[in-house]
Amino acid sequence: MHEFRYVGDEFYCEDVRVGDLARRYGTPLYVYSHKTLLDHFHKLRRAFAPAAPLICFSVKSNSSLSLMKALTDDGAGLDIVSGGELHRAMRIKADPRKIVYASVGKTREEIVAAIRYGILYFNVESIQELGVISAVAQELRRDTRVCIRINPNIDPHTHRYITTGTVESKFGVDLETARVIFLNRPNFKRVSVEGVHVHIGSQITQAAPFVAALKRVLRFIDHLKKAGITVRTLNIGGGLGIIYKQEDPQTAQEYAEEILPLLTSRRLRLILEPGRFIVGNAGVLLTQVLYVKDSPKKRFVVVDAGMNDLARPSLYGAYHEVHPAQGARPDSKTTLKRSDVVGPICESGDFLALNRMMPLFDAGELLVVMGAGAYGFSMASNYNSRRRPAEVLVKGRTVRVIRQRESYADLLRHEKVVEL
Ligand SMILES: Cc1ncc(COP(=O)(O)O)c(C=O)c1O
Ligand SMILES: N[C@@H](CCCC[NH3+])C(=O)O
Repeated sequence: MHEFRYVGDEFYCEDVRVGDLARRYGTPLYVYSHKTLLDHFHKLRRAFAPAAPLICFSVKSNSSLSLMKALTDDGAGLDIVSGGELHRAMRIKADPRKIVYASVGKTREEIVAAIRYGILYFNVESIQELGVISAVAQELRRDTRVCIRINPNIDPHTHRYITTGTVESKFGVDLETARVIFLNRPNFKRVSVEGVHVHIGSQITQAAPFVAALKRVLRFIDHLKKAGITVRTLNIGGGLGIIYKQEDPQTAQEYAEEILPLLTSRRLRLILEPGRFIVGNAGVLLTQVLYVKDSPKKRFVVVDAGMNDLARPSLYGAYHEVHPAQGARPDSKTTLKRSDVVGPICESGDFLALNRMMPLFDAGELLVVMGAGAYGFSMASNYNSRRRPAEVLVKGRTVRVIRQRESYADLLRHEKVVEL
Protein backbone atom coordinates (compact mmCIF):
# COMPACT_ATOMS: atom_id res chain seq x y z
CA MET A 1 0.00 0.00 0.00
CA HIS A 2 1.11 3.54 -0.73
CA GLU A 3 2.04 5.19 2.58
CA PHE A 4 1.21 8.71 1.37
CA ARG A 5 -2.46 8.68 0.45
CA TYR A 6 -5.92 10.02 1.03
CA VAL A 7 -8.17 8.25 3.49
CA GLY A 8 -11.51 9.83 2.75
CA ASP A 9 -10.82 13.51 2.54
CA GLU A 10 -7.65 13.54 4.60
CA PHE A 11 -4.10 13.04 3.42
CA TYR A 12 -2.12 10.55 5.49
CA CYS A 13 1.47 9.52 5.97
CA GLU A 14 1.29 5.92 7.19
CA ASP A 15 -1.33 6.05 9.98
CA VAL A 16 -1.02 9.75 10.73
CA ARG A 17 -3.01 12.64 9.29
CA VAL A 18 -0.58 15.17 7.89
CA GLY A 19 -2.93 17.93 9.04
CA ASP A 20 -2.24 16.85 12.63
CA LEU A 21 1.49 16.98 11.98
CA ALA A 22 1.25 20.51 10.65
CA ARG A 23 -0.76 21.63 13.69
CA ARG A 24 1.68 20.01 16.08
CA TYR A 25 5.02 20.84 14.48
CA GLY A 26 4.24 23.82 12.25
CA THR A 27 5.09 24.35 8.61
CA PRO A 28 7.08 24.08 6.43
CA LEU A 29 7.67 20.53 7.58
CA TYR A 30 9.39 17.55 5.98
CA VAL A 31 7.57 14.30 6.71
CA TYR A 32 9.13 10.90 6.01
CA SER A 33 7.58 7.45 5.95
CA HIS A 34 9.81 4.88 7.63
CA LYS A 35 8.05 2.06 5.84
CA THR A 36 8.45 3.57 2.37
CA LEU A 37 12.13 4.23 3.01
CA LEU A 38 12.84 0.63 3.94
CA ASP A 39 10.49 -0.82 1.31
CA HIS A 40 12.45 0.87 -1.44
CA PHE A 41 15.73 -0.31 -0.01
CA HIS A 42 14.37 -3.85 0.20
CA LYS A 43 13.08 -3.74 -3.38
CA LEU A 44 16.54 -3.02 -4.65
CA ARG A 45 18.16 -5.56 -2.38
CA ARG A 46 15.73 -8.28 -3.48
CA ALA A 47 16.18 -7.46 -7.15
CA PHE A 48 19.96 -7.72 -6.90
CA ALA A 49 20.00 -10.59 -4.38
CA PRO A 50 21.73 -13.06 -6.76
CA ALA A 51 24.79 -10.79 -6.79
CA ALA A 52 24.60 -9.99 -3.04
CA PRO A 53 25.76 -6.41 -3.59
CA LEU A 54 26.70 -3.85 -1.02
CA ILE A 55 24.04 -1.15 -1.32
CA CYS A 56 25.48 2.15 -0.17
CA PHE A 57 22.78 4.74 0.44
CA SER A 58 23.84 8.03 -1.12
CA VAL A 59 23.92 10.37 1.86
CA LYS A 60 23.79 13.53 -0.23
CA SER A 61 20.22 12.71 -1.22
CA ASN A 62 19.12 12.87 2.40
CA SER A 63 21.64 13.33 5.18
CA SER A 64 19.29 12.90 8.10
CA LEU A 65 21.00 10.92 10.85
CA SER A 66 17.83 9.02 11.67
CA LEU A 67 17.22 7.95 8.09
CA MET A 68 20.86 6.96 7.68
CA LYS A 69 20.58 4.96 10.89
CA ALA A 70 17.36 3.23 9.82
CA LEU A 71 19.03 2.12 6.60
CA THR A 72 22.40 1.12 8.03
CA ASP A 73 20.69 -0.86 10.82
CA ASP A 74 19.02 -2.74 8.03
CA GLY A 75 22.32 -3.56 6.34
CA ALA A 76 22.90 -0.62 4.02
CA GLY A 77 26.31 0.92 3.53
CA LEU A 78 26.83 4.62 2.82
CA ASP A 79 28.06 6.59 -0.17
CA ILE A 80 29.58 9.85 1.05
CA VAL A 81 31.00 12.94 -0.66
CA SER A 82 32.52 15.08 2.07
CA GLY A 83 34.10 15.22 5.49
CA GLY A 84 30.73 16.39 6.76
CA GLU A 85 28.98 13.30 5.48
CA LEU A 86 31.77 11.20 6.96
CA HIS A 87 31.19 12.95 10.28
CA ARG A 88 27.50 12.06 10.05
CA ALA A 89 28.39 8.44 9.31
CA MET A 90 30.67 8.40 12.34
CA ARG A 91 27.97 9.96 14.49
CA ILE A 92 25.67 7.00 13.83
CA LYS A 93 28.62 4.62 14.19
CA ALA A 94 28.19 3.34 10.65
CA ASP A 95 30.40 0.41 9.73
CA PRO A 96 33.42 2.02 8.01
CA ARG A 97 33.88 -1.11 5.89
CA LYS A 98 30.62 -0.27 4.20
CA ILE A 99 31.46 3.33 3.31
CA VAL A 100 32.53 4.51 -0.14
CA TYR A 101 33.69 8.04 -0.74
CA ALA A 102 33.41 9.86 -4.10
CA SER A 103 34.02 13.56 -4.85
CA VAL A 104 36.17 15.41 -7.35
CA GLY A 105 37.48 17.64 -4.59
CA LYS A 106 38.39 15.64 -1.51
CA THR A 107 40.69 17.75 0.68
CA ARG A 108 43.74 16.34 2.43
CA GLU A 109 41.97 16.80 5.75
CA GLU A 110 38.98 14.80 4.49
CA ILE A 111 41.23 12.06 3.15
CA VAL A 112 43.05 11.83 6.50
CA ALA A 113 39.74 11.47 8.34
CA ALA A 114 38.44 8.82 5.95
CA ILE A 115 41.60 6.72 6.12
CA ARG A 116 41.63 6.99 9.90
CA TYR A 117 38.03 5.82 10.04
CA GLY A 118 38.97 2.92 7.76
CA ILE A 119 36.44 3.38 4.95
CA LEU A 120 36.05 0.68 2.34
CA TYR A 121 37.06 2.63 -0.78
CA PHE A 122 37.74 6.04 -2.13
CA ASN A 123 36.22 6.48 -5.56
CA VAL A 124 39.13 8.33 -7.09
CA GLU A 125 38.42 11.05 -9.65
CA SER A 126 41.91 12.17 -10.79
CA ILE A 127 45.54 11.07 -10.82
CA GLN A 128 46.50 13.98 -8.58
CA GLU A 129 43.92 12.96 -6.02
CA LEU A 130 45.30 9.42 -6.06
CA GLY A 131 48.75 10.88 -5.38
CA VAL A 132 47.45 12.72 -2.33
CA ILE A 133 45.64 9.63 -1.04
CA SER A 134 48.86 7.65 -1.37
CA ALA A 135 50.91 10.37 0.35
CA VAL A 136 48.44 10.58 3.24
CA ALA A 137 48.29 6.79 3.60
CA GLN A 138 52.08 6.68 3.82
CA GLU A 139 52.19 9.46 6.41
CA LEU A 140 49.56 7.68 8.48
CA ARG A 141 51.21 4.30 7.86
CA ARG A 142 47.83 2.91 6.92
CA ASP A 143 46.87 0.91 3.85
CA THR A 144 43.85 2.05 1.94
CA ARG A 145 41.81 1.00 -1.10
CA VAL A 146 40.44 2.81 -4.10
CA CYS A 147 38.20 2.31 -7.10
CA ILE A 148 38.81 4.46 -10.14
CA ARG A 149 35.78 6.47 -11.21
CA ILE A 150 35.46 6.12 -14.94
CA ASN A 151 33.73 8.69 -17.06
CA PRO A 152 32.38 6.47 -19.84
CA ASN A 153 31.07 9.34 -21.99
CA ILE A 154 27.49 8.14 -22.04
CA ASP A 155 24.57 10.55 -22.14
CA PRO A 156 21.97 9.41 -19.60
CA HIS A 157 19.22 11.66 -21.03
CA THR A 158 18.45 13.49 -17.82
CA HIS A 159 18.70 17.13 -16.77
CA ARG A 160 22.08 18.52 -17.79
CA TYR A 161 22.89 19.61 -14.23
CA ILE A 162 22.64 16.02 -13.05
CA THR A 163 24.48 14.41 -15.95
CA THR A 164 27.81 13.15 -14.67
CA GLY A 165 29.22 10.71 -17.21
CA THR A 166 29.85 12.64 -20.40
CA VAL A 167 33.16 14.19 -21.53
CA GLU A 168 31.69 17.60 -20.73
CA SER A 169 31.36 16.69 -17.09
CA LYS A 170 34.00 17.08 -14.38
CA PHE A 171 33.51 13.65 -12.88
CA GLY A 172 35.85 10.68 -13.08
CA VAL A 173 38.62 10.00 -15.58
CA ASP A 174 38.48 8.84 -19.18
CA LEU A 175 39.30 5.24 -20.04
CA GLU A 176 42.84 5.99 -21.16
CA THR A 177 43.66 7.78 -17.90
CA ALA A 178 42.12 4.91 -15.97
CA ARG A 179 44.33 2.48 -17.89
CA VAL A 180 47.42 4.53 -17.06
CA ILE A 181 46.45 4.49 -13.37
CA PHE A 182 45.99 0.72 -13.33
CA LEU A 183 49.29 0.14 -15.13
CA ASN A 184 51.11 2.41 -12.71
CA ARG A 185 49.39 1.31 -9.58
CA PRO A 186 52.57 0.04 -7.83
CA ASN A 187 53.75 3.65 -7.78
CA PHE A 188 50.93 4.59 -5.45
CA LYS A 189 52.31 3.23 -2.22
CA ARG A 190 49.95 1.95 0.45
CA VAL A 191 47.04 2.16 -1.98
CA SER A 192 45.40 -0.90 -3.41
CA VAL A 193 43.65 -0.07 -6.69
CA GLU A 194 40.92 -2.65 -6.54
CA GLY A 195 38.12 -1.69 -8.80
CA VAL A 196 36.19 0.65 -10.99
CA HIS A 197 33.33 2.98 -10.28
CA VAL A 198 30.86 4.47 -12.70
CA HIS A 199 27.97 6.85 -12.04
CA ILE A 200 26.54 8.56 -15.10
CA GLY A 201 23.89 10.80 -13.58
CA SER A 202 20.69 10.98 -11.64
CA GLN A 203 16.95 10.54 -12.27
CA ILE A 204 17.67 8.17 -15.16
CA THR A 205 14.43 6.48 -16.11
CA GLN A 206 15.58 3.94 -18.70
CA ALA A 207 18.02 1.07 -18.39
CA ALA A 208 19.71 1.67 -21.77
CA PRO A 209 22.26 4.32 -20.66
CA PHE A 210 23.19 2.24 -17.59
CA VAL A 211 23.70 -0.78 -19.80
CA ALA A 212 25.75 1.17 -22.33
CA ALA A 213 27.98 2.55 -19.58
CA LEU A 214 28.37 -0.82 -17.95
CA LYS A 215 29.30 -2.52 -21.23
CA ARG A 216 31.98 0.08 -21.80
CA VAL A 217 33.37 -0.46 -18.32
CA LEU A 218 33.28 -4.25 -18.66
CA ARG A 219 35.22 -4.03 -21.93
CA PHE A 220 37.77 -1.97 -20.07
CA ILE A 221 37.96 -4.58 -17.32
CA ASP A 222 38.53 -7.26 -19.98
CA HIS A 223 41.36 -5.27 -21.53
CA LEU A 224 43.00 -4.95 -18.15
CA LYS A 225 42.68 -8.68 -17.63
CA LYS A 226 44.61 -9.27 -20.85
CA ALA A 227 47.32 -7.03 -19.41
CA GLY A 228 47.37 -9.24 -16.31
CA ILE A 229 45.42 -6.89 -14.05
CA THR A 230 42.44 -8.24 -12.15
CA VAL A 231 39.62 -5.92 -11.17
CA ARG A 232 37.78 -7.18 -8.11
CA THR A 233 35.18 -4.55 -7.43
CA LEU A 234 32.62 -2.89 -9.62
CA ASN A 235 30.62 0.05 -8.30
CA ILE A 236 27.78 0.90 -10.69
CA GLY A 237 26.73 4.06 -8.82
CA GLY A 238 23.18 5.23 -8.29
CA GLY A 239 20.99 7.27 -10.58
CA LEU A 240 17.78 5.24 -10.73
CA GLY A 241 14.89 7.50 -11.61
CA ILE A 242 11.58 7.67 -9.77
CA ILE A 243 8.08 8.88 -10.55
CA TYR A 244 7.52 12.58 -9.95
CA LYS A 245 4.89 13.13 -12.62
CA GLN A 246 4.23 10.65 -15.37
CA GLU A 247 7.65 9.12 -15.75
CA ASP A 248 7.70 5.43 -16.38
CA PRO A 249 11.03 4.48 -14.83
CA GLN A 250 12.42 0.99 -14.87
CA THR A 251 11.61 -0.88 -11.69
CA ALA A 252 14.38 -2.23 -9.48
CA GLN A 253 13.58 -5.66 -10.85
CA GLU A 254 13.77 -4.53 -14.47
CA TYR A 255 17.01 -2.70 -13.77
CA ALA A 256 18.54 -5.78 -12.15
CA GLU A 257 17.37 -7.97 -15.04
CA GLU A 258 19.34 -5.76 -17.43
CA ILE A 259 22.44 -5.48 -15.29
CA LEU A 260 22.91 -8.88 -13.67
CA PRO A 261 23.22 -10.98 -16.85
CA LEU A 262 26.17 -8.81 -17.87
CA LEU A 263 27.94 -9.74 -14.65
CA THR A 264 27.43 -13.48 -14.46
CA SER A 265 30.61 -15.50 -14.80
CA ARG A 266 32.58 -12.50 -13.57
CA ARG A 267 33.91 -12.58 -10.07
CA LEU A 268 33.23 -8.99 -9.15
CA ARG A 269 32.10 -7.56 -5.87
CA LEU A 270 29.14 -5.39 -6.80
CA ILE A 271 28.38 -2.04 -5.16
CA LEU A 272 25.37 0.23 -5.76
CA GLU A 273 24.95 3.82 -4.58
CA PRO A 274 21.27 4.74 -4.87
CA GLY A 275 19.92 7.84 -3.19
CA ARG A 276 16.77 9.09 -4.86
CA PHE A 277 15.37 5.60 -5.50
CA ILE A 278 15.40 4.87 -1.77
CA VAL A 279 14.31 8.15 -0.25
CA GLY A 280 12.76 10.28 -3.02
CA ASN A 281 9.20 9.14 -2.59
CA ALA A 282 9.62 8.46 1.12
CA GLY A 283 9.25 12.14 1.97
CA VAL A 284 6.88 15.07 1.42
CA LEU A 285 7.04 18.74 2.29
CA LEU A 286 4.05 20.25 4.07
CA THR A 287 3.44 23.91 3.50
CA GLN A 288 0.63 26.27 4.37
CA VAL A 289 -0.98 28.78 2.04
CA LEU A 290 -0.36 32.29 3.37
CA TYR A 291 -2.17 34.31 0.73
CA VAL A 292 -3.70 33.98 -2.67
CA LYS A 293 -3.87 36.68 -5.27
CA ASP A 294 -5.14 36.74 -8.79
CA SER A 295 -3.43 38.40 -11.70
CA PRO A 296 -5.10 38.78 -15.08
CA LYS A 297 -3.28 35.62 -16.16
CA LYS A 298 -3.24 33.32 -13.18
CA ARG A 299 -3.55 32.80 -9.48
CA PHE A 300 -0.53 33.05 -7.21
CA VAL A 301 -0.73 30.73 -4.25
CA VAL A 302 1.81 32.13 -1.81
CA VAL A 303 2.96 29.45 0.61
CA ASP A 304 5.29 29.41 3.61
CA ALA A 305 7.89 27.13 1.95
CA GLY A 306 10.29 28.54 -0.58
CA MET A 307 13.21 27.65 -2.78
CA ASN A 308 15.40 27.69 0.30
CA ASP A 309 13.39 24.74 1.66
CA LEU A 310 13.03 22.84 -1.63
CA ALA A 311 15.39 24.02 -4.35
CA ARG A 312 14.61 21.45 -7.05
CA PRO A 313 11.82 23.33 -8.88
CA SER A 314 13.86 26.55 -9.07
CA LEU A 315 17.15 24.85 -9.83
CA TYR A 316 16.11 22.25 -12.38
CA GLY A 317 12.56 23.21 -13.26
CA ALA A 318 11.72 19.97 -11.47
CA TYR A 319 8.10 18.91 -11.19
CA HIS A 320 6.63 17.97 -7.80
CA GLU A 321 2.97 17.09 -7.42
CA VAL A 322 1.10 19.40 -5.05
CA HIS A 323 -2.00 18.11 -3.26
CA PRO A 324 -4.30 19.64 -0.68
CA ALA A 325 -3.95 17.92 2.70
CA GLN A 326 -7.69 18.08 3.10
CA GLY A 327 -10.11 17.53 0.29
CA ALA A 328 -9.51 14.82 -2.22
CA ARG A 329 -7.69 15.22 -5.52
CA PRO A 330 -9.50 17.32 -8.08
CA ASP A 331 -12.04 15.49 -10.20
CA SER A 332 -14.03 16.55 -13.24
CA LYS A 333 -16.37 18.65 -11.08
CA THR A 334 -13.66 20.69 -9.37
CA THR A 335 -13.14 24.25 -10.55
CA LEU A 336 -9.56 24.63 -11.63
CA LYS A 337 -7.52 27.73 -12.23
CA ARG A 338 -4.09 28.20 -13.72
CA SER A 339 -1.88 28.74 -10.67
CA ASP A 340 1.68 29.17 -9.52
CA VAL A 341 2.59 27.94 -6.07
CA VAL A 342 5.25 30.40 -4.97
CA GLY A 343 7.34 30.92 -1.86
CA PRO A 344 8.11 34.03 0.16
CA ILE A 345 11.67 34.44 -1.15
CA CYS A 346 12.64 37.57 -3.04
CA GLU A 347 13.41 35.84 -6.32
CA SER A 348 11.14 35.37 -9.31
CA GLY A 349 12.54 31.87 -9.55
CA ASP A 350 11.09 31.01 -6.15
CA PHE A 351 8.32 28.58 -6.99
CA LEU A 352 7.25 25.07 -6.12
CA ALA A 353 4.84 24.66 -9.03
CA LEU A 354 4.30 26.72 -12.17
CA ASN A 355 1.31 27.15 -14.45
CA ARG A 356 -0.65 24.23 -13.08
CA MET A 357 -4.38 23.84 -13.36
CA MET A 358 -5.18 23.66 -9.66
CA PRO A 359 -8.22 23.81 -7.38
CA LEU A 360 -8.92 27.22 -5.86
CA PHE A 361 -6.61 26.95 -2.90
CA ASP A 362 -7.18 29.53 -0.21
CA ALA A 363 -5.25 31.09 2.67
CA GLY A 364 -4.75 28.75 5.61
CA GLU A 365 -4.96 25.61 3.50
CA LEU A 366 -2.30 22.99 3.93
CA LEU A 367 -0.54 21.63 0.82
CA VAL A 368 1.54 18.51 0.40
CA VAL A 369 4.50 18.70 -1.97
CA MET A 370 5.21 15.17 -3.08
CA GLY A 371 8.49 13.42 -3.85
CA ALA A 372 10.49 15.70 -1.59
CA GLY A 373 12.49 13.02 0.25
CA ALA A 374 15.59 13.19 -1.94
CA TYR A 375 17.56 16.40 -2.47
CA GLY A 376 14.93 18.24 -0.48
CA PHE A 377 16.12 19.06 3.01
CA SER A 378 19.69 18.14 2.06
CA MET A 379 19.75 21.07 -0.36
CA ALA A 380 17.88 23.49 1.91
CA SER A 381 19.56 26.77 2.78
CA ASN A 382 19.12 29.80 4.98
CA TYR A 383 18.67 32.20 2.07
CA ASN A 384 16.65 35.27 3.06
CA SER A 385 17.63 34.39 6.65
CA ARG A 386 14.98 31.75 6.76
CA ARG A 387 15.20 29.03 9.33
CA ARG A 388 15.41 25.59 7.81
CA PRO A 389 12.30 23.50 8.44
CA ALA A 390 11.74 20.72 10.93
CA GLU A 391 11.74 17.06 9.85
CA VAL A 392 9.62 14.27 11.30
CA LEU A 393 9.74 10.53 10.78
CA VAL A 394 6.52 8.53 10.87
CA LYS A 395 6.31 4.83 11.56
CA GLY A 396 2.74 3.57 11.78
CA ARG A 397 1.17 5.87 14.35
CA THR A 398 4.47 6.88 15.87
CA VAL A 399 5.89 10.29 15.02
CA ARG A 400 9.33 11.51 16.02
CA VAL A 401 11.00 14.81 15.34
CA ILE A 402 14.31 13.98 13.70
CA ARG A 403 15.37 17.57 13.25
CA GLN A 404 14.01 20.58 15.01
CA ARG A 405 13.03 23.69 13.16
CA GLU A 406 15.97 26.07 13.30
CA SER A 407 15.66 28.98 15.69
CA TYR A 408 16.69 32.57 15.14
CA ALA A 409 19.59 31.89 17.50
CA ASP A 410 20.68 29.08 15.13
CA LEU A 411 20.73 31.57 12.30
CA LEU A 412 23.18 33.85 14.08
CA ARG A 413 25.22 31.16 15.85
CA HIS A 414 28.45 31.65 13.89
CA GLU A 415 28.35 35.39 13.51
CA LYS A 416 29.93 38.26 15.37
CA VAL A 417 29.16 41.93 15.11
CA VAL A 418 32.51 43.63 14.71
CA GLU A 419 33.19 47.30 14.42
CA LEU A 420 36.47 48.25 12.78
C1 LIG B 1 28.85 9.34 -7.17
C2 LIG B 1 27.39 9.33 -6.92
N1 LIG B 1 26.83 8.23 -6.43
C3 LIG B 1 25.50 8.17 -6.16
C4 LIG B 1 24.68 9.24 -6.39
C5 LIG B 1 23.23 9.10 -6.06
O1 LIG B 1 22.45 9.36 -7.14
P1 LIG B 1 20.89 9.07 -7.10
O2 LIG B 1 20.32 9.83 -5.97
O3 LIG B 1 20.43 9.54 -8.40
O4 LIG B 1 20.71 7.59 -6.94
C6 LIG B 1 25.22 10.42 -6.92
C7 LIG B 1 24.36 11.56 -7.27
O5 LIG B 1 24.01 11.68 -8.45
C8 LIG B 1 26.61 10.47 -7.17
O6 LIG B 1 27.17 11.57 -7.65
N1 LIG C 1 20.35 17.46 -6.64
C1 LIG C 1 19.90 16.71 -7.78
C2 LIG C 1 20.56 15.38 -7.90
C3 LIG C 1 22.04 15.50 -7.85
C4 LIG C 1 22.70 14.22 -7.84
C5 LIG C 1 24.05 14.36 -7.24
N2 LIG C 1 25.09 13.75 -8.00
C6 LIG C 1 18.39 16.61 -7.77
O1 LIG C 1 17.77 17.18 -6.91
O2 LIG C 1 17.79 16.04 -8.63
